[in-house]
Order: sequence, then structure tokens, then C-alpha cells
Amino acid sequence: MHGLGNDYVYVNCYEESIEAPALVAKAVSDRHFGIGADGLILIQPSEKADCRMVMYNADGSRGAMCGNGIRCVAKYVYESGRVQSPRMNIETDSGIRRLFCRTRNGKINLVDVEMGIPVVEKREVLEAGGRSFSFTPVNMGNPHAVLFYTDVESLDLMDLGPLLERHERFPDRTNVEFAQVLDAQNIRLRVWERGTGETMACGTGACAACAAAISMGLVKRKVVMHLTGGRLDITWANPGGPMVMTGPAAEVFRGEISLKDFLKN
Ligand SMILES: N[C@@H](CCC[C@H](N)C(=O)O)C(=O)O
Repeated sequence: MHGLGNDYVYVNCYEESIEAPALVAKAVSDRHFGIGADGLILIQPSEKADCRMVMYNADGSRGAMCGNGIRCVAKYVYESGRVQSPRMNIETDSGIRRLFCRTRNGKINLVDVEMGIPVVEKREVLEAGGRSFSFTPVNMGNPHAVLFYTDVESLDLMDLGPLLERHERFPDRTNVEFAQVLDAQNIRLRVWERGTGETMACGTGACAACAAAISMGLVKRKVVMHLTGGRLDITWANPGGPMVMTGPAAEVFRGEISLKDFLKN
């Protein structure tokens, strides 16, 4: 499934179990020798919520939260009948998130997610590769560094991404957002994801960039984020309350893989 092209392989762990998920994430994510994905997401039963999401990046590292992934998890559990109400709670490594699925003809087309309260820190400057970068650290349940540019299309993310993701300022590495404010209600965003590289979209990254821009007074509290894979609508009505992100979720195909044989090769 994918949310705006941010694609993951999802495993229904109500019926399957995965012994070495980090290894499996790396292997299935490979776009040439595997299935091809930005990572792996396990859909598990939860004792605290309607279900649980556990996510791994393409390099096998674990992420605490995935904004695009959680919409797809909601779509899966609702459309498969595991969760019967379009309003549901999903447990993640960064806490429980509340979601609302908007349906058309029994199928989900958009999902609203309460993404939590962003923690926006003061702007900082760091030196990397002989250059200075000014950024805003934002925590959305996972770490982000938001940078603002006047033109993000011309940036070389293959150069800038790894330089910032692995900078010593971020001992746990970081997701990096390259944002261009188009006007008070629109932001163009490219994202370099920790553990995966440049992706078509990132839900937590979109919220982080939006929160940084709102805190700097650059945009209003309701913003359309234009990611490479499409749009996310984000509202942060009240600084003490959660951000709400709305976006699509899509299934591409279902399949079966024998991990024993696959990991051996
Ligand atoms: N694609 C995600 C974020 C995935 C996790 C991230 N790479 C991390 O390591 O924190 C999203 O849509 O939020």
C-alpha cells in the first residue's frame, strides 16, 4: 500500500509472524532484488487500541511513527472488517493516534489522523560539508530537521540528505525536510527520510515542516503541503492541541512470499 507514493510492504500479523523484521524490511524493500518499498509495516493486534502499527525503514532501522503508513493501516483494518467503525485508535511506538476514515461506496478514500502535538525547538545552525545550514528541529514522535529554501526543485538531495541525516548533531540520525513556502497556505516540500532516502511523501515530515512554518509566522494554521507524490492537508488549529493531517491511502496488490527461501538467496 502507499500514501502519495510513500510505499510500504504491509504484513497482516493477526495471521502471520515475522521473526527478524529488520532483516525482512531490508530485503523486501530492495527495488531490484526484493519487492520494492520504502520499508516494512507490521499490522498487529493491540491491547490498548483497535490495532498496532510497527514500522521499519528500508535500511532495517525502526521508526516510531509513520504518517502515510498509519492511513494505510486504517484502510486495511477497516476494509478487511477487523475494525468496524471508521473512527479508530491505532497504537504506535510514539503513542496512540486517533483516526477517522472517510468512505465512498464502502471504500476509504481519505483518512484524517490526529498526529499529536509537535515539539518545535529554536532554530539552529550547523556546519556540514563546508557549508552552513539553518534548521528547525521538530519532534513529531520521530525526529525532523526542517530547512527553508526559495527553490527546492533545484536541490541535490542525494548530496544534502545524507550529510544532514548523519550529522553528529543528530546521534539517532534525523529525517530532513526541504521546504519552500509558496504562500500563506501552501508549502512545497521534499523529504529525505532517515533510513530510506528521498521519498515521494512523508506524513510526519509534512507535519514537522508545517509546524515549523507556523511557528515562524510564515503560514496560516491550515496549510496544503505539496509533496512529490501529491497533497496532504494539515490543520493545527490550536498550539496546545494536535495537528490533523488528511490524505489518501491506496492498495497496490496483495501477495505471498516465502521468507525462508527469499532471505537465503
Ligand atoms: N514515511 C513516514 C516516516 C517514516 C519514519 C522515518 N523515516 C523515521 O525513521 O522516523 C511518514 O509518512 O511519516
